[in-house]
Amino acid sequence: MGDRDRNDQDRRGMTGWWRAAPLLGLYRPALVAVGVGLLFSVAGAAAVARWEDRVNRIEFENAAETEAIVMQNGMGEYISRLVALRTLFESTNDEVTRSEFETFSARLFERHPGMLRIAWLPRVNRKERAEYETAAITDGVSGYRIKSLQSGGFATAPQSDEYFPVFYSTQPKTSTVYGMDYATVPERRAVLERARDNDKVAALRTRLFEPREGGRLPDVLVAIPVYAKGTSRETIADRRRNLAGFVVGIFDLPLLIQAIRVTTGASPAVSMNVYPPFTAQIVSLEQMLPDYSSAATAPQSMRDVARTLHWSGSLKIGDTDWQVRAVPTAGGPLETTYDRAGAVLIVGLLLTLSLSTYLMLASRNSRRLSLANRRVLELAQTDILTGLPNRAFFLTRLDEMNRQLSVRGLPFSILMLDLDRFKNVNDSLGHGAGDALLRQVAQRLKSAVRANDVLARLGGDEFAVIQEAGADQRACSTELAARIAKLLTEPFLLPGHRVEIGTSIGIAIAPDHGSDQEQLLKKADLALYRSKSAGRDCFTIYDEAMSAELEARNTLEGDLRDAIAQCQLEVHYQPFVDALSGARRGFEALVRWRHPTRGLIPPDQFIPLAEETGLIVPLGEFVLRRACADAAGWPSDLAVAVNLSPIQFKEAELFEMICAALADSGLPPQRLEIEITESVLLERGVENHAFMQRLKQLGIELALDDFGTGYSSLSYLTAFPFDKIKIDKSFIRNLTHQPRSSAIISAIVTLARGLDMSVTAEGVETREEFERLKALGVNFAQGYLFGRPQPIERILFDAPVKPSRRDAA
Ligand SMILES: Nc1nc2c(ncn2[C@@H]2O[C@@H]3COP(=O)(O)O[C@H]4[C@@H](O)[C@H](n5cnc6c(=O)[nH]c(N)nc65)O[C@@H]4COP(=O)(O)O[C@H]3[C@H]2O)c(=O)[nH]1
Repeated sequence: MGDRDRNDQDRRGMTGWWRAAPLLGLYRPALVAVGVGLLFSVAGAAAVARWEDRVNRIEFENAAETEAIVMQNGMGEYISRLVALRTLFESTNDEVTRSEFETFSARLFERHPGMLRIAWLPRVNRKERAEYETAAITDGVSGYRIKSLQSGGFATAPQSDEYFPVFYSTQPKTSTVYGMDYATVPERRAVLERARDNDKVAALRTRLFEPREGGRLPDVLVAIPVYAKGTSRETIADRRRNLAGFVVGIFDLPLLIQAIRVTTGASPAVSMNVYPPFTAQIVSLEQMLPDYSSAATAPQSMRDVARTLHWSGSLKIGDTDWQVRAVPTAGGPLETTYDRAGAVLIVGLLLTLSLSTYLMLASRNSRRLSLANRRVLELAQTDILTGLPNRAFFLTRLDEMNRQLSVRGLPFSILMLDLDRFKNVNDSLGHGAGDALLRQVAQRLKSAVRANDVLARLGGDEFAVIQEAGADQRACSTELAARIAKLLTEPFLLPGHRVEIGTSIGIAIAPDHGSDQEQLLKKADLALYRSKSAGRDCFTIYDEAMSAELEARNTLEGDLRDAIAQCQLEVHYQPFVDALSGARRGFEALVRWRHPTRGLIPPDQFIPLAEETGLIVPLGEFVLRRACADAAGWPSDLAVAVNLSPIQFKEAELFEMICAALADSGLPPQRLEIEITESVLLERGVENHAFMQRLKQLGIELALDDFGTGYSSLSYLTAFPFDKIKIDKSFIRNLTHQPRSSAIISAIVTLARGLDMSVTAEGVETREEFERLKALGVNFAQGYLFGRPQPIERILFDAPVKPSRRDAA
């Protein structure tokens, strides 16, 4: 499909294609905005969530670490109390008495609620056993004896090399714990030995043999070795040899940690969980439940903790490490809630929603606007009457064709059409009929052109066609022009009327005749002008001679202007005679142009130009004034006939000008005849009728000139107040050969008589013609037989008119 085709289709389809356009396309910007907005919102929210995670994790880990340090410090505080007791034992020269122990220990309990019991386990050898038992009883511990723990109960300890019995204790003296030998419980013995050999605080997760009321597991047993004052503890052997006993403390671990946290104002945002130290007995993390948990809702098993965000550390108690796991407290400030990420997501979604709504509305508005624009464009490029493209569209397409020509070298033609006789239809049948005719013309033209040709109405009765490239552009365009001309000569049926018109066509071919809009239009117009002046109903292809003609015409126009200004115009007079008597009755004034180089130019060669250019107005005034002035000097029985152009009739000042010419010359109005052609009557009928009545009232005679050449509608004769009919010379020419001409003239004469008008025969050249005309009853005769138009100086007013063959020759 050619560009032109497409364009034409575009133009024709301007009201339809968009309806089929999918909404998806219309709302694409909004959908893109939704997509991009969602993407950015989610990505932004995810980024913020990650950032929140990171920040929370850092804050949480800092808090957890701080908590762990605080716990460790608290635990150190507890241990340091026991170490102080050891110092007491190692520093005194004498034995620490029970009451001293009790006093010192009581102080240790102050502000240390996690401390359950403290005991002193002296190293007792076999020989000292009885001595110790007696001393304890003496101190008030009734029935004190060194006991061993066997199958869940106490029994008197069997003989052994050494014992580590509970000798002093913070328990009431009635407690069964007194005398219990720790060395008889394997795990406790192991703790004691570790403490002894390493000279370190050793610890053990343990269970009390005498649980306190409501007591909870687990408890922690801490053993601190006490060596004899002043003895060496360098080597394990030294330590074993010099061991004096153990200071033992039992802690309630949960209570202890809780107390530390309360006194230090621990952060509730972190849940601390303390798990027992790893031992060989622990097989799975699942089974590992916390010894201490700061929040009831915290995950219990280590596996649960490991699965979530947590911090890992340890709590050192003596030589054992309890596992510390911290998690953010559920619902606490350190639990990642993704508030900011949520806010970012919501704001992003809201912005996306707003933006997409805005874009949707904007798209809809712009669609409406574009539809309105298209409609405006469509209207701006369409001729409302015929529905064809108008001048604007035609010119645009012409430009495009010229561009294509320069790019692709495709030739094309433009055909300018001007309807012949359309004006008559418009004037005689009214504008409604004219419009209907134009519509029918448009339909016929459409049927004559191809789909890819551009057919436009340029205005009035002017149409134009751009014909796309053919094999032989010249042949194609003449073939189209002939087709169009034939189509338009066929009669048109209008309501109540059958109308026959035709068309004149001018053709210009690109690139032969030019390749720009102005040139091509000008040349097609010139060719059209030629068609019109060649008698219409034909077509002409531009040739260079036309431009030369135009040039000459332009020159002529300039010259004519000068001629009017420089009085190069002359008025010649041709007599007309009374047919019966042969007496001269007057003269017709006929203008001539005495050109300085071209000589005398007849009116046929410049009157049409003067009419086109409006120069006819001053020219006509000149002729009228001169004719009146000349005629005023003639014998009083001679009239002067002056031609008035239809263009002059449109002049508002015409009546005043005629009056002024008469007044200035002194010529009586009765001696002035005004000759007008039928074309004057075709338009402005009412105004012209009134104008003619005014002239008649002055006494001026009115003659209908060139009768028979135009429409010769007899209705004009009755409708307008003519005094005279002048039969055109073309009828006279045929008079002697064609009986039909005689019949027509006879009919005109009869009609004129009936309407009380006289008849003048123009162009009488021979005596035969004259005789025939006389016989037919014409009143006046004019023609070379009676004299050619001549300057006034050459007219002999005294001499009688002698018809002569020489004149006519
Ligand atoms: N072959 C032939 N021709 C004859 C004969 N007798 C007269 N003629 C010519 O016929 C024309 C008659 O004038 P028209 O029909 O008014 O036709 C006039 C008239 O329509 C127009 N015209 C002349 N002068 C004026 C003027 O001053 N104003 C206007 N508006 N038109 C004028 O120019 C037309 C031509 O004028 P002219 O060339 O002077 O031509 C004159 C005249 O010379 C004859 O026996 N044989």
